[in-house]
Amino acid sequence: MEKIIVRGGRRLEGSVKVEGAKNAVLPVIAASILASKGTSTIKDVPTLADVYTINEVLRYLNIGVTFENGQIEVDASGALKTEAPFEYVRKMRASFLVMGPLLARVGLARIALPGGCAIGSRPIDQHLKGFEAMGAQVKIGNGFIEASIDGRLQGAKIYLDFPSVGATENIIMAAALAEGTTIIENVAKEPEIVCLANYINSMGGKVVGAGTGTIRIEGVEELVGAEHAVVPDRIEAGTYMVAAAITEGNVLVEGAIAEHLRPLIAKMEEMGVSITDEDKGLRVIGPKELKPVDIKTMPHPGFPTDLQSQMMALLLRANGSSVITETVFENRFMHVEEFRRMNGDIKIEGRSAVINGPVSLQGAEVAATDLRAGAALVLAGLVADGYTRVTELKHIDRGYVRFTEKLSALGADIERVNEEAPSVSTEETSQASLKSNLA
Ligand SMILES: CC(=O)N[C@H]1[C@@H](OP(=O)(O)OP(=O)(O)OC[C@H]2O[C@@H](n3ccc(=O)[nH]c3=O)[C@H](O)[C@@H]2O)O[C@H](CO)[C@@H](O)[C@@H]1O
Ligand SMILES: C=C(OP(=O)(O)O)C(=O)O
Repeated sequence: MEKIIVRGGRRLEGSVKVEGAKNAVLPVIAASILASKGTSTIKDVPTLADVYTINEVLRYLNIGVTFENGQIEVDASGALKTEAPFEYVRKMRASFLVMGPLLARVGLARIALPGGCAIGSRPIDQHLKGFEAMGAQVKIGNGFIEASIDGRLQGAKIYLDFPSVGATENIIMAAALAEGTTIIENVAKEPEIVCLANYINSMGGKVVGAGTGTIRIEGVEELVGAEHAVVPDRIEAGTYMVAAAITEGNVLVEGAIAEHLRPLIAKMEEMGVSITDEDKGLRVIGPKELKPVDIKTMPHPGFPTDLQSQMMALLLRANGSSVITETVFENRFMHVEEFRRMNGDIKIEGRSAVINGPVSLQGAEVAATDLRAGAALVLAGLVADGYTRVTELKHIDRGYVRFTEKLSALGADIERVNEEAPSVSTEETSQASLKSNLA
């Protein structure tokens, strides 16, 4: 079984480079389906399992895709297939993002129902409401969702019940080739939405208002492949910022954009972490003592749910009690049980977790329950006494490029191994004393 083994106690120093954002590149690749002419070149693409999965979905749809040296070339000019089977959608929910572009281009899309996952039930009703408002007929049966329309989708006024990231993206893509104007209200304002809108506009689309609460799309008859660079990954950046802070380190997170990370910066500064905006990125210096803070996850520009578990690791080291309230997903506290194995003192009360710090974290065998939880367990391992072994790495591979290599280059004692035998002896665990190593 593959594991990440991390021995706590090293202060992280140096610089680490942020990749292109997973959550931006997936909708951008899906949007490349919209171009019936020319090829698209997508740059700064991270080498992630999810990127390979969406590329496979496109190839299944009869689209030419090559991926080399961080660059994807897409040729979607041929006749497209219209179905994305369960084997792809099961691996990655974002496969559902091909529905909007397929429906807009071909008038038909049949995608396997995404279903629930570890962090919550994740319905897609808001995506479907948007397609229906544009005139599509939506049918659900035999594990598939089929959306169809005779002729072109029609521009419409759509109000989202919740600013869903995926629904905003799917509806923008569908509206890009619709007849007339679509106005979507109460949309997601994430930087990844802006990235998608910029790409569609460079293909000849007319999307305005991305990054605000209302987006207006004038549908065009045709889009043409274009070149586009993906925005840096604010969640990966945030993960390394927490790594620096938790180890009392001094790390330059190259490529991190302060504007995209305001909610994290604000909370980390409240905790006593020093963060400076330098030419190349954000420098993070961890203090000797961290103050407790309360956090509530919210749609952007609120605190991102994708950084909630990493901050929980940091709050375990804070001097006092903190409360994290998760409002975006109903079941995103799976990592709490794993932190408890590491001596974490956390109580769950409904949608809130009360974190009582500071605790002396102890190395243990733990399992990643989702990709961010996996990263958070590694972060906790960086300051735990002894060896932490993190399993279920398939989750981490969905969101982090060369995670162990990057942390190791910053000075972490970390490796990825294929280990069969059960391990972690008490002797081994006591080898590393956090205090002596950080002294
Ligand atoms: C590939 C990608 O970009 N993934 C991100 C995206 O996921 P995703 O796009 O799936 O997240 P959404 O913003 O859609 O979901 C947020 C909440 O809205 C609910 N909802 C969503 C759609 C819908 O039709 N009905 C509905 O009720 C979901 O169940 C969830 O509780 O945004 C999330 C919230 O920032 C992030 O955690 C994910 O990392
Ligand atoms: C939940 C996440 O991704 P996805 O929506 O792809 O599951 C994430 O990136 O933390």
